[in-house]
Amino acid sequence: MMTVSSIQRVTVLGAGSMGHGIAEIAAIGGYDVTIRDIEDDLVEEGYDNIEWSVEKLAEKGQVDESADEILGRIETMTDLADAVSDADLVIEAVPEQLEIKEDTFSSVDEHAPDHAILASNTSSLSISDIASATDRPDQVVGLHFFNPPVKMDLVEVTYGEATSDETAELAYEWVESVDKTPIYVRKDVHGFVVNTVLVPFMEEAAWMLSNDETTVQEADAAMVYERGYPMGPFELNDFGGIDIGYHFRSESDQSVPPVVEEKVENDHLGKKSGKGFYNYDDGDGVDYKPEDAGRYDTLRTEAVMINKAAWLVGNDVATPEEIDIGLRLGGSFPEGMCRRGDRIGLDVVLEKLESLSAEYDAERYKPTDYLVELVEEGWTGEDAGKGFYDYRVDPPYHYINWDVDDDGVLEIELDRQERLNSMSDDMFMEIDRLLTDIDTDDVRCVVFSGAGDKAFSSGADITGFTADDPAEIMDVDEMFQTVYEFPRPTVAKIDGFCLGAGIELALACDIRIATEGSTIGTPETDLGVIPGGGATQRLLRLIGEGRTKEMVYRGMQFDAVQAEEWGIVNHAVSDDEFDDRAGEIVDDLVSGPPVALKAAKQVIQDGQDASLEVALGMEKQAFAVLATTDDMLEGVTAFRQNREPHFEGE
Ligand SMILES: C/C=C/C(=O)SCCNC(=O)CCNC(=O)[C@H](O)C(C)(C)COP(=O)(O)OP(=O)(O)OC[C@H]1O[C@@H](n2cnc3c(N)ncnc32)[C@H](O)[C@@H]1OP(=O)(O)O
Repeated sequence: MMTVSSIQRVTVLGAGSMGHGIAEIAAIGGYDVTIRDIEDDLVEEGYDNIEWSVEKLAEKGQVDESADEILGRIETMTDLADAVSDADLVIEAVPEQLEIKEDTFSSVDEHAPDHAILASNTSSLSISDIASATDRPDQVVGLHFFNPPVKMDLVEVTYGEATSDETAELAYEWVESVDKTPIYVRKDVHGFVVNTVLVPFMEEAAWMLSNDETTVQEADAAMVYERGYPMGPFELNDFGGIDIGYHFRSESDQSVPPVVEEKVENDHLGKKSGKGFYNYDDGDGVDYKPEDAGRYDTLRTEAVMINKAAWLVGNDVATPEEIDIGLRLGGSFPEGMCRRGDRIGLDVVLEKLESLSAEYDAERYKPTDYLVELVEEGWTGEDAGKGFYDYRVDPPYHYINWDVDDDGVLEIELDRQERLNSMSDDMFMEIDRLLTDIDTDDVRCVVFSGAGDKAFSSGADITGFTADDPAEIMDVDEMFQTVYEFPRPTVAKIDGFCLGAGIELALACDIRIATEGSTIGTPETDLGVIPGGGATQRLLRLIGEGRTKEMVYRGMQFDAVQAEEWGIVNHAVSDDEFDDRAGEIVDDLVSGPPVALKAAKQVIQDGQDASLEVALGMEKQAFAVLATTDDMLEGVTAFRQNREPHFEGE
């Protein structure tokens, strides 16, 4: 049986923007790569693009090897038979036309080794159709990368009708091995997971525009400023190309909104053609403003998207987790539609769909069986305890990963990589919930870090600012206080951007260690606000009034070396030393006397806001209590016996 470690050579067919991006990822991931296109100049252009990109990544220290080492693993070819002759994995990224793909797969099947897995990067064609051009349909799978592959983290691993579990699992593991996030698409549905839900985001707005129920600016402003999406539906359509969505619809015989049809007929395809829903060449381009929001029916679009998500779950195409990860990573959505549905209330969503169905005779408003079933059973979302997700026992954590090891180290990783681990309301709540619910007896030390290699956290999620109620934005303070008061030592392990709420979380921790190149700062004044998670006060106590004022007023950002000089971080260390130095700190904390450390934390924190006399009294009292503990006895005995103490926290 083939395992991921038996994959040595990856051949990528097609050196266009997807193909060369995939080849680059594979080479960075340590694989020998052949990239093939039909003509020398195409394949050379693809290689040049890889070279440029890999050199940039190497310059920025974002790859572990030198550019030469990575590029040394790539060879270019035009002969298809040669290119696949020793491949273990072939990834096809040729033009999106079924005939071309079928021809390609048929030739690959003939020339590739019998064991080779054949993958297609198609975004809209059927994997089963493509696989049927081969004599090994069980070894054919979809690997749908997003554009640009080097930047986008998501890959959809799609089953064709005949794809074996072994093939899909291998493809999934291979994606993980190149540091991307795979999700399974268990059935070969048109649009897979992400586009099934994402396309209605644009399409519903286009239907409304066709019916004169919105303007372009109203729709875009509402979805961005009220609902927190990174782009408005028309902005996104222009950005991706209006013809793409058009073909997506017409390929599956679905009706296309008249405004989209009209744009395609007039060759107004969006940004790439200079004109689409906005005018780029002769106009201002994207020109919506916050005040344009307010009249667009945002629930109508979201209800259709949530209905699609329910269809995917109900038909066993994907789980709610996979759908939500897909939309966050593939669509840069602030949260997945299953989670959003659970927050809106699935009864509200169903009611909306039913009223739309009554008003318009359109299939897309017909509630899916799964959505109806959930509502009928009373599982209407978070408030009901269950919806797409079950919140009753061990509610899910979507934005943090955590684990307590045998030594009692609670690692909490902020994980919203697609937005540089910026903190959404949910992330704030999850940290708060975890630290409140966890049994502190199981924990000796807490370590916060950020997922990925770019950020600890870039701050609170700015896209939520205009959508949230101001009172809710202020609520973030509770989480910082929970962290600050947690009765065990806390460490912020900072690698990359640590801004706004990111540094506020770190300031709520007891100790901060950062890589030298990390960026530390309080940019809130650039957004017209001030720090809201404690930075004005915690910095004041840490670095004094003058520096705090300068930092806050000027919205300063600087590297960790300066942050160390100013006393904001305890240690700024090189990348190579980072893990070891952090490990040393954590080792000391977990082996320290828990009761004494708890007392020290309390006395230091409470004492700083008391008079010296009162604070010294607190210290004296704590010392006296600690002098009666078993841990003190153990410490003294270990000293006498010249051995390391083993504190039990008694
Ligand atoms: C109470 C607390 C208040 C606060 O914390 S206020 C927030 C304070 N923080 C900030 O103002 C920092 C905002 N972010 C930035 O300035 C930049 O990012 C960086 C300088 C940190 C990095 O720039 P680059 O390397 O060019 O990355 P990128 O393309 O800007 O970011 C990647 C994706 O992450 C999203 N993102 C980054 N930070 C935030 C954030 N704080 N809130 C929401 N989204 C954020 C971006 O938009 C983008 O997303 P896409 O790929 O969809 O374009």
